[in-house]
Amino acid sequence: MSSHENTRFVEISNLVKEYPNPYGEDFRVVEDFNLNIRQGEFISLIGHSGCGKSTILTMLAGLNEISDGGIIVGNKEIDGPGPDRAVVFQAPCLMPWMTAYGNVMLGVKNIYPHADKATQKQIVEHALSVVGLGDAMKKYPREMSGGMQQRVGIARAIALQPRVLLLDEPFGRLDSLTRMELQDVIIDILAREKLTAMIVTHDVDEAVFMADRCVMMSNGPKAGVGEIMEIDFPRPRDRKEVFSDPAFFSYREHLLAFLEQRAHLKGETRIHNRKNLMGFCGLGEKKKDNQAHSAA
Ligand SMILES: Nc1ncnc2c1ncn2[C@@H]1O[C@H](COP(=O)(O)OP(=O)(O)OP(=O)(O)O)[C@@H](O)[C@H]1O
Repeated sequence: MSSHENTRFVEISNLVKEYPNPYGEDFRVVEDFNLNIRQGEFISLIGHSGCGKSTILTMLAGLNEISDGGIIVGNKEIDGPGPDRAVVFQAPCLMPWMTAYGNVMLGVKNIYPHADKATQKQIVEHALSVVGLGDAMKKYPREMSGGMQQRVGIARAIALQPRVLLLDEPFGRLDSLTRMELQDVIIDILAREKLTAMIVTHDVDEAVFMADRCVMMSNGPKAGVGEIMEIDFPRPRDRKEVFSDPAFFSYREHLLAFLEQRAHLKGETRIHNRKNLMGFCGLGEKKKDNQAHSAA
């Protein structure tokens, strides 16, 4: 692969999305959204509610029609969904009458119908083991917690052996402990499989901890890339080390300031509850203050 392909594995160019409004007119939600993603890079996409984050992700998945502009993945312009891209949504939407194994196998049979049965079985078992469900393959969704069900959703996505993993608020419904566990699962998978990934999140801690670059979207309508922040922590990332690094708090503060400034532009005087944007690590403002004191 050439270095050009490597640095621009995903090329999103002048992307536009228009949805029809109730009067039948086109309403331009996203305009001139431009982003190049390196192979193996992890992007977090953050911005105010309704700015168009899921719209970008679903267009990249090929599940949402592109109004104008284009997206190239691995040198090929996308024109719909494909096995090179897999998505994990907030709700895994499992088939209730199928076991974890059956749910993952469903996707594998669909994408690799010509693979022999032994290979399909191996792919499914490997994907379920990677997400920590090696001993729960025969469980039905009703026998699994929300976190376990989302693990099945992640296994279903990686079993397709995609090159790009797209995550649309995948941990939004989970408690903070499960959220942390699954963040680590995803980070391990991406490192092992060398996948390129994008996560849509409202959680600034998650956006900083997981990503190599955080893309902040401007407010809609006609939302685009507002700002891009490089997150310079080494990989593999150690949770304790990252959260005790003063740089973590600078990144987080930068993101919060961007969101607060945009809230102001939206006509809101302030973000109603800053803590709603700070996620799972439970550090909140207090820890930041401690950090500031110890640095002083
Ligand atoms: N199918 C649709 N038809 C019409 N309008 C839509 C459709 N899907 C999304 N929209 C509108 O497009 C805008 C962007 O929606 P989108 O879900 O992409 O935003 P978001 O940033 O992901 O929001 P949130 O953070 O709340 O999930 C919103 O105003 C939404 O109401």
